[in-house]
Amino acid sequence: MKIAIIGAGNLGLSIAEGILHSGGATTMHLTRRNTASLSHFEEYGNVHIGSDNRAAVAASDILIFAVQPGHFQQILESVADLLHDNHVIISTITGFSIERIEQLIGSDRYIIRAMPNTAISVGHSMTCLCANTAGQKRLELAGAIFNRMGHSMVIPEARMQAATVICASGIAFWMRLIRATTQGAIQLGFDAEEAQKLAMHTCRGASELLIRSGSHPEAEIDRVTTPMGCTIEGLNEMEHQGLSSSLIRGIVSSYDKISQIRKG
Ligand SMILES: NC(=O)C1=CN([C@@H]2O[C@H](COP(=O)(O)OP(=O)(O)OC[C@H]3O[C@@H](n4cnc5c(N)ncnc54)[C@H](O)[C@@H]3O)[C@@H](O)[C@H]2O)C=CC1
Ligand SMILES: O=C(O)[C@@H]1CCC=N1
Repeated sequence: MKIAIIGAGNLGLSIAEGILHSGGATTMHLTRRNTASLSHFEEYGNVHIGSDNRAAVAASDILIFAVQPGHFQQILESVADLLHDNHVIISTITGFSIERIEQLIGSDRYIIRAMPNTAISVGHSMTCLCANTAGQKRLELAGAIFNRMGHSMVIPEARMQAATVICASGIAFWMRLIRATTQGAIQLGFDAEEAQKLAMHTCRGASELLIRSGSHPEAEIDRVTTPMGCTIEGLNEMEHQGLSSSLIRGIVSSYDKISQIRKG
């Protein structure tokens, strides 16, 4: 596969790292405005770095756009004449609808919207996908690409904003929970490095338990909470302080903000 990543910033570079580690491309073109910080990618023989989007598009079959929403239209317009029937156009741009993309490059193109997260760099992204009518034929291919770097789920486009909050912003939310747990562990006597290790591996364990067993979180909680024990004491205090409620309210605020950005 010949892949171009147009906009090698936070997300674009995470995708590039994920593709490299999963061995998923024969050649990769990475573009951004200032390429100085990308020089370490040059050690991979099949990675080309530059600022020329047109050259990257012309040399690739799969085009992944990861630029800021305000730049996307101009960039798409600048490469539109190079697009051919086999190009698969994958946009990670928040709030930029398939309808708008079709208006810029035509509805006969394979257009896919993808919402990955930065854990794609280590092969553990949860990526949501949707496509235009033509792009339905390439959803399987897109799923195969993203499944090499985690998990993917095809959803209706109307859910893409919600997916952005849960999966993309979700990385920040989980990081803050891990950080808070780390601070608690330090207060209980662990040094900072030990505390973070305890927090992040326990987080991974909780997640793996659900993934592998398919069980409900409350069933796993029941297995840990000894009657009159320390777990239920801590859990109930967290709920008195609004743990679940604050998470749900934060998620809804984040969603409201995306809706405002889109309207703006
Ligand atoms: N950061 C994240 O976790 C996620 C971001 N997204 C979406 O992905 C997009 C990119 O987000 P970030 O990576 O955070 O932004 P970023 O600002 O880190 O990266 C954007 C990159 O595009 C480059 N760029 C700007 N103009 C360009 C041009 N004309 N040609 C080529 N490259 C150009 C910039 O130099 C920059 O490196 C946004 O639309 C965002 O909504 C989606 C999911 C997760
Ligand atoms: O914070 C944001 O608006 C973007 C979208 C998802 C991750 N970063």
